[in-house]
Amino acid sequence: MSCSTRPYVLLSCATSIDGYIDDASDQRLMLSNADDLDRVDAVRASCDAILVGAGTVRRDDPRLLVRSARRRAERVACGRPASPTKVTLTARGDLDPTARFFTAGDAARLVYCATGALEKTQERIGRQATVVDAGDPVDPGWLLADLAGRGVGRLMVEGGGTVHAQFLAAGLADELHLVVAPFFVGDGRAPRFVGEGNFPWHPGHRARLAEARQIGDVVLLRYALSDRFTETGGGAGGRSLR
Ligand SMILES: NC(=O)C1=CN([C@@H]2O[C@H](COP(=O)(O)OP(=O)(O)OC[C@H]3O[C@@H](n4cnc5c(N)ncnc54)[C@H](OP(=O)(O)O)[C@@H]3O)[C@@H](O)[C@H]2O)C=CC1
Ligand SMILES: Nc1c(N[C@@H]2O[C@H](COP(=O)(O)O)[C@@H](O)[C@H]2O)[nH]c(=O)[nH]c1=O
Repeated sequence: MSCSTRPYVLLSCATSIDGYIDDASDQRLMLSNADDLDRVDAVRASCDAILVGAGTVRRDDPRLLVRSARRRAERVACGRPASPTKVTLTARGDLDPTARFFTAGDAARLVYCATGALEKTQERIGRQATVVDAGDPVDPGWLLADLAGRGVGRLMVEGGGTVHAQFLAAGLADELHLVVAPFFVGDGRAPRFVGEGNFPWHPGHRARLAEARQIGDVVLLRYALSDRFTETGGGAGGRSLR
């Protein structure tokens, strides 16, 4: 697929020092601090759509809205919806219609669903979201082309690890924001940033570190993963470390 047929893709993730993106408890683990969450909000506000995997919808019950009233108003003043389109993908279709993904805010919602679970998913959440028949299995490249066809030029992928790994392994990411929080999780049952995979960046092909920034007690590492990378787009705040 040529680059122009897919959106600009920015992956965003926060990890512990030992590489975990959550713990094994029932509660969502906050790794970012307040200033970093505000930076993430600015990045959200700059995008046309935000994608998370169905695992994150089930586990975190995220709203995926632009939190700042000022940023929402600025988007509306530019003729855009107050918050980006919410996007998820599922093979099983086991999604709860009362999840905040479907109920919070009035952003458009898209569910890319494997053909095998399409009927069940249409029945369950067809009133709250547009359910797209995405084939079996769902190919992230196809999904991106479909999003481009719906006018999405800039996509933020907010996890979880399974989804991040697929976009990275397929070379379908232009920018990575990795925030490192100053603690360890140390629990092998907890999810990591990404699992095993055949990634385009390895010891013989290193990614370019475009920025390192201290934001209070966390560090933001911005990696340029393709030649489409744009220097502006990391959100504001913090202190550059170079
Ligand atoms: N610290 C951070 O920045 C973040 C942390 N997280 C954490 O990540 C964890 C969740 O990660 P993880 O469990 O990996 O889940 P994901 O959010 O990556 O979702 C995985 C699910 O997405 C669906 N899916 C993924 N790829 C495909 C495909 N190609 N075709 C069809 N469906 C697909 C499947 O859904 P289905 O099962 O329905 O078939 C799969 O089980 C949570 O603990 C959450 O807290 C999440 C985001 C950010
Ligand atoms: N825990 C964590 C993140 N988690 C991400 O934020 C989502 C929650 O969004 P919302 O419900 O809109 O606040 C959640 O589903 C996951 O994608 N993000 C970060 O920048 N830092 C963090 O420490």
